[in-house]
Amino acid sequence: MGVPCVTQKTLGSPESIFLDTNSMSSDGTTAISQFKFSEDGAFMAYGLSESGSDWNKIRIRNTKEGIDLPEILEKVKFSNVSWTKDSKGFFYGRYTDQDGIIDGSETKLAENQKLYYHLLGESPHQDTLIAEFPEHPSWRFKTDISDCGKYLILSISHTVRDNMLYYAELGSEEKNAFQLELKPIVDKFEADFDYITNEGSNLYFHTNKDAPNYRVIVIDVNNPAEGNWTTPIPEHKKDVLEWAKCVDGNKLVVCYNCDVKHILQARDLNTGKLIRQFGLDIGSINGISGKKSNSEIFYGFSSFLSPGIIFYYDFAKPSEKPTVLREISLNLEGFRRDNYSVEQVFYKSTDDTDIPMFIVQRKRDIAEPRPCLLYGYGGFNYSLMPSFGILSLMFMDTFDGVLAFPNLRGGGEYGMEWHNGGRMLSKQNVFNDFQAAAEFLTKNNYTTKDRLAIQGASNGGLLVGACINQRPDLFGAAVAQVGVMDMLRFHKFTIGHAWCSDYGNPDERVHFANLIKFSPLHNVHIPLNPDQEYPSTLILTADHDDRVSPLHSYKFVAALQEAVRYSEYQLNPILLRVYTKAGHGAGKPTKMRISEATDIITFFKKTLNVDCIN
Ligand SMILES: O=C(NCC(=O)N1CCC[C@H]1C(=O)O)OCc1ccccc1
Repeated sequence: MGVPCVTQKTLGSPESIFLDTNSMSSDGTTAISQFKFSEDGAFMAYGLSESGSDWNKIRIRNTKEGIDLPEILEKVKFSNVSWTKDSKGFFYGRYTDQDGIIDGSETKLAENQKLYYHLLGESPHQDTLIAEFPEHPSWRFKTDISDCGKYLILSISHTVRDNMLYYAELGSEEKNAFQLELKPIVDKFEADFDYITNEGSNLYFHTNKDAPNYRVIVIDVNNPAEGNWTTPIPEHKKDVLEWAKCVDGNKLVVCYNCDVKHILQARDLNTGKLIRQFGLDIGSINGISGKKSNSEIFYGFSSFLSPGIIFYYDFAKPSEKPTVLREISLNLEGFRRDNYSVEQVFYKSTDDTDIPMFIVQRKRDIAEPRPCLLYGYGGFNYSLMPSFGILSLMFMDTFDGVLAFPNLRGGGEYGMEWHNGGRMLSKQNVFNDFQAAAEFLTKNNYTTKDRLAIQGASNGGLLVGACINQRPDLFGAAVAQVGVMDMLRFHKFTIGHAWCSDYGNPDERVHFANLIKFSPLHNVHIPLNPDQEYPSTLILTADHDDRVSPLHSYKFVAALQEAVRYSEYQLNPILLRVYTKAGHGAGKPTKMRISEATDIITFFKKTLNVDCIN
């Protein structure tokens, strides 16, 4: 089931259910995909996703009455909600023209997103059209309302990186607030710009423009020329500035990624000067809550052996330390955190690049090869940070197993240089890094080939698919979840065209020639000797996955099974499982997550060389 939203009158008072999606579907497949409270807290706009689809239906809850307003905003996707400061309504994006099936089982591209303003209580058909770009059907929007309430900041993107920035001054009460004139701040797709806050006409952004490790800049909308920008927090030469959030009037809480560990600091908004460090263990910050108008912050921490802690800190009480507000306790029978070790190693990839990798396992007196789960992603500037996973714990607990998390190029662990090192024409580096990790683990006696399983999801599913084609001799088992397997056609389905920033556009000769070299679907082989036998392979997908359409997995498994059917050397099984009323992963109910983890662990039990200890 899904986790209900609860409310408390004060931090210490008892909780009561505020919104429980479990009551919205009998099987828990309706989930909250996003939510945003109005400035006065009287309303909460929230998105509902069904069967794991990216499609949202937006509803508005009256927080005092605990009931929803009558309107339901449909055909919403890849859109946030930005309330105007008068709490009368919000901006959001909608695919008005989308027709046919709209439940996540379709493969059709979503095109022509339009920006609307919704006035509470009105019918969605009355919503004011704010912006549309029919000449650019793949453009989509993210909006912010400035902290002062005066500006609408419109971020436009068409791939998963780089965005343009426009702004408009919001009309005052008496005028029709929505005869908006959008003016450019940045009118080229050349970098990422995320709004942080503003001081009058000076807008603060987190950006990688001329800063591969990111920095904080200030753009004066009255003079937005680049030569006039200032940089209160310059780029760090090694650590990556992941994000910045303005709190307590004149402070920025900033999060750095330092060798795949998060560092949390408070800095001065104007000078960038360090005010405070927030001590953290090896792990990652998975969320922060705070406002410029408030001195309190809440931040979430997670790590391999810590499912989740929420810390509370009040800048109005600087002498006090952050306190634990909530901790998910791992009350697993016999589980003790200090029975396990977390080590970070650096191994050489095929081109001698040093790749970091976390290795987690139960402390043991003698080092002997154990079942090992090697998990990777390697793309889209996404950093694989230390975080908690129930399947990982099950693997260690059931098989006395070892977990390995290499930070492959293509991710964001070392900023844009690391991302660029694993995308477009350099994408093969990601697969090389992953295969080198497997060789490191066997060479250093952590495991053996017949005990080694690889796992990846989505772009990580591509990783697994490419690696079992290229080096089937390295692995005992492979699990690819919701993978991108057809690299010549990925851009034709749902949101796939947005991934051209990592993969290249298959319609362009140079990228077609690169993609066909590692596209899983197009590089299946007939095993002609024992070394070419595919490892035991489990392909998982879901019927409402509209991020990565299940057709990728269907085609890949069909090609694999056809290729191996006449080979005397293919004794390992190659399986496909399609989950129903499920999607790419977000919003999956706990019951389904447990069921999928059980499928995977059972698959490993049957296919790996394991001597089960439980
Ligand atoms: O496609 C992605 N993100 C990338 C993504 O989900 N990928 C990229 C490859 C497959 C899949 C994955 O790895 O999860 O997000 C949707 C989106 C929203 C707004 C603007 C552009 C795109």
